[in-house]
Amino acid sequence: MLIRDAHLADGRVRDVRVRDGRIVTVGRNLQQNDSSVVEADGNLLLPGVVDVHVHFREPGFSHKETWTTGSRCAAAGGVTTVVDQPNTDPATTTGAAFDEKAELARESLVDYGINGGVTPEWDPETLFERPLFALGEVFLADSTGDMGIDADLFADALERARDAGVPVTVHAEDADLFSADARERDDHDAWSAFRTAEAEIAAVERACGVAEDTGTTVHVAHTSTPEAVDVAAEAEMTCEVTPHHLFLSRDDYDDLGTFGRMNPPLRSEQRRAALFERLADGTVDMVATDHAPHTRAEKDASIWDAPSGVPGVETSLPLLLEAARRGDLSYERVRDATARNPAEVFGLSQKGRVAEGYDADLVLVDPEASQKIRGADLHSNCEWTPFEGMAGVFPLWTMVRGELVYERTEGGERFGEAVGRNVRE
Ligand SMILES: NC(=O)N[C@@H](CC(=O)O)C(=O)O
Ligand SMILES: [Zn+2]
Ligand SMILES: [Zn+2]
Repeated sequence: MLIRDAHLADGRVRDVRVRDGRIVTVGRNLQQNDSSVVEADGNLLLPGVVDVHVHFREPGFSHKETWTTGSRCAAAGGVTTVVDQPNTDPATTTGAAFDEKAELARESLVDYGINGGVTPEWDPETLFERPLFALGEVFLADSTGDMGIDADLFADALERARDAGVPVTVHAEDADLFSADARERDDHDAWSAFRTAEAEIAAVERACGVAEDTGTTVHVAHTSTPEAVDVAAEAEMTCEVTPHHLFLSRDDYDDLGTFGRMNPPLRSEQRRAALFERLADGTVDMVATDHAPHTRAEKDASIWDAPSGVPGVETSLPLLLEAARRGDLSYERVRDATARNPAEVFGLSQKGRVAEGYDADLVLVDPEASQKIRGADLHSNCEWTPFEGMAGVFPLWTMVRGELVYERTEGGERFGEAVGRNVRE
């Protein structure tokens, strides 16, 4: 296959030849001896997004999402690799639970990793025998699934992961620093007042410290404050930020209500802007979505009863491309934060670049084709988005190892087959 006349993120215009699922040549005016030619027409060709943080909810919560619906969201959003988190039912804390999830993941349209979780009941022996993507997210405080663990178990888990050569990702919040005063309130912003910025910053400091003492590193999931990003960078650990912490703030509770509840919570507009700055200047290693769907009926509760989490895997690249279109972020930063860096940090040597020898995980976009995000147009089982009405630049098509998994057509759109594979196998 020859993809002709593609604009790359660095401004070069190139043809890309794909054979057996791999990029074999990136060059100019390549000879057309290929069985099929895809005209890129000068549109922007990016490496498919590697999203190291999604919750596709199977087994256990298929009314919220399934591997089919979740991976359709991914494909339609330009995401070609996803990493699923362990707070399913059963939680992915044993070899048997991993196997059960691995069977379901075969329905995925996009490539995937499966993380292992840590609880007092976990079985590290059988878990580490499996092709884990990483250990994590290791919950240092309770979130959806109530998998929060204590300091001793965390240190033990870090040592075992280090010895097994498996990366670790952490959900860093310290419940001892949550605000008791905020519990007295019942407005929506109370959630942000309760799970304080200090609770995150202190937990990131502690997690990095334990990692240093253990002679290893951690990757900090969903850092929501600029301070936490700086702590991780200073300690030479890596971190990810989510689209909701980049594009939404406490000012949005008026519109979002309990649908804006997630962990860690939305922060002040000032912190949001500072977090975005750190993405633009490269201090933030990567964007990951923490795609955490819950149904409308579940979210439609009091701020203390609604479940935490928002969907995001389908709208992440579109929101970032819109920011790039407006000049708030370079296309190279979008490329690096969504694909190159996550692939490098997690050792996916075949992923994350439009270059010879890499998997043909590719996404084509018309960078000027900005449109309004509508929950009704998205593909999650949860049927809503916290980004309703905001602008996004959506893919024209998405390819996984040379196979079209998503394509916009004249009348609508078309999905491909469940070609996804475990990236650690
Ligand atoms: N982020 C959230 O608010 N919720 C996540 C769990 C998590 O990532 O903490 C979920 O699984 O619902
Ligand atoms: Zn989390
Ligand atoms: Zn999560």
